[in-house]
Amino acid sequence: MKNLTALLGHNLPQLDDIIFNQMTLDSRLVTRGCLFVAIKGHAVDGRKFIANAIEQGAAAVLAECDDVSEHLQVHWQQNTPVISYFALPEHLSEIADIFYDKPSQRLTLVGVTGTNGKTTVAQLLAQWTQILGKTPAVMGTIGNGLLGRVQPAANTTGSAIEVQSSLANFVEQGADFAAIEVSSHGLVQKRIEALHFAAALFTNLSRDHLDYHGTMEQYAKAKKRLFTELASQHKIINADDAVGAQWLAEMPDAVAVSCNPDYQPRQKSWLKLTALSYTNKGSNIEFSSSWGNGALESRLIGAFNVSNLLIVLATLLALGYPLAQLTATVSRLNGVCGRMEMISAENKPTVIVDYAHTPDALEKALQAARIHCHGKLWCIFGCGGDRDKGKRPMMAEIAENMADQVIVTDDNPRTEDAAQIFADIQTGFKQPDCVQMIHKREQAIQTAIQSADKKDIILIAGKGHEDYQIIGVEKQHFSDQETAKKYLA
Ligand SMILES: CC(=O)N[C@H]1[C@@H](OP(=O)(O)OP(=O)(O)OC[C@H]2O[C@@H](n3ccc(=O)[nH]c3=O)[C@H](O)[C@@H]2O)O[C@H](CO)[C@@H](O)[C@@H]1O[C@H](C)C(=O)N[C@@H](C)C(=O)N[C@H](CCC(=O)O)C(=O)O
Ligand SMILES: Nc1ncnc2c1ncn2[C@@H]1O[C@H](COP(=O)(O)OP(=O)(O)OP(=O)(O)O)[C@@H](O)[C@H]1O
Ligand SMILES: N[C@H](CCC[C@H](N)C(=O)O)C(=O)O
Ligand SMILES: [Mg+2]
Repeated sequence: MKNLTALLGHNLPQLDDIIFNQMTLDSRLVTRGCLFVAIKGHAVDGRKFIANAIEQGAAAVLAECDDVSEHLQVHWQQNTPVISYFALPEHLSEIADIFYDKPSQRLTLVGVTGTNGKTTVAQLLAQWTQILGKTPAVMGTIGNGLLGRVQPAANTTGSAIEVQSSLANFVEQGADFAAIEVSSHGLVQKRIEALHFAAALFTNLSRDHLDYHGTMEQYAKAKKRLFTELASQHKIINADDAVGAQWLAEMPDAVAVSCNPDYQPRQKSWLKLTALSYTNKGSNIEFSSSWGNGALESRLIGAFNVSNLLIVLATLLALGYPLAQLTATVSRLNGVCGRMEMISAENKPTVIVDYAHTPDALEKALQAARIHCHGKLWCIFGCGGDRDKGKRPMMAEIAENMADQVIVTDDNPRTEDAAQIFADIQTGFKQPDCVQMIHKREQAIQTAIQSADKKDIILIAGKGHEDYQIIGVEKQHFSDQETAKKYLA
């Protein structure tokens, strides 16, 4: 329970009696005693719903105003105070931080950003700290909650209120560690502005989301905010990434992580790969670092997961976990749901379900699959609707160059015409006649499994853990894993 004076750091004595039990951005979720926060959105103006929120029992409304002169003015609507707030979205994380009693300072919080690898890195951090006796929580694409008990969430990074309320909820459930995915949208929209990070991590930057950011420079700038404008004690950065290398040159205190044995660290803290060999089940890794040297036996597939794992290792070392404990427990880490997840059946091709939905991820996933492939490599992929269109032909080119057989299928068409998405993808193929185009995802998977040889690998890319397909605005049940198992049986 908080009143507005406490929340806004401004004396509003006429409102001292008004206390509330919850905050929400969505009028549809308002219950009695709630503070409704009305902001101008991208799609609709949330201030249109003030009257609805009051009818549903909102105790007060905090409404974004366009003019700084109106800041903190109060007017009454149906006996309910509506307080104007200038630049509200930017300050919402801070307001929610106070409302939820600064949850990010009541656990060890790690934020992970980058185009690819956020979910994987966040899950590995949580798994590893759990093995070492912590009670970790995660927030991201797979959902929010204590590790192993996550609830699905609409966004990778929730709203400023959701992030703070989820963290407070984790603390209440006993969490002492949280690994959260920080999306570029979340950074631009200031959804995580007031958090205190024990560590901020950067995996990599490659083509995605240009529908939203416009240029790669703007996209990089959005990600960089986590390291330059937000509070973090340790910064762990992938030195093999061109943007990461640039940032390291500007951030001498950051920890550099590299998979290049020739890497010459200039940072005080660093970790690099010194030797690597792939096994049937994963890889054997040797590393040196400013904390000492060691070897890791990893059950994760693909070179990119070596990079992910080393970033996780460097983070835990920076946070003070002893190297010997980490190397002794690493082999207990599991792969992440829907990320290079192998599904096999006797005398059948091997299926790998993966979440690659960017050109770089698709390239890395196909490279990884090729290492384990003794026959032909198949690639089934599509592209999401209402998202960056420029990546469509790029993914086609990569699939054509790197796989032996390609089937294009629907991902989440959302409100776009699936035939138009196919047409955009098709412009990237040199020999479109060699590619099968099958809209129905189930049929695409069935065709590949029934046509492939038992020595072949079929990479099903793009939807990973998703158990739905979004067609129009409808979400229908669909799972790549379930479908693959059905046709492998
Ligand atoms: C374009 C965009 O990013 N939109 C995000 C933004 O929405 P918005 O505030 O602009 O919302 P809006 O729909 O215009 O509505 C305005 C306000 O009216 C309110 N409203 C609306 C209807 C109603 O009846 N009553 C009501 O009160 C809404 O709750 C909202 O507060 O803020 C919301 C809360 O944080 C986000 O959920 C929402 O994400 C939308 C759903 C989305 O699709 N975003 C994608 C692009 C995204 O953010 N993706 C990233 C990265 C993915 C990745 O690479 O992993 C992510 O973090 O998920
Ligand atoms: N370090 C990496 N470099 C390149 N590709 C990667 C890396 N890690 C994972 N991938 C690829 O990207 C896919 C998505 O991985 P993951 O879910 O961990 O990333 P993410 O950043 O959370 O993605 P999203 O933005 O959708 O939440 C994986 O399935 C894999 O194909
Ligand atoms: N978080 C990513 C997920 C994309 C997953 C893919 N299946 C798609 O729908 O494009 C996004 O919203 O861009
Ligand atoms: Mg993710």
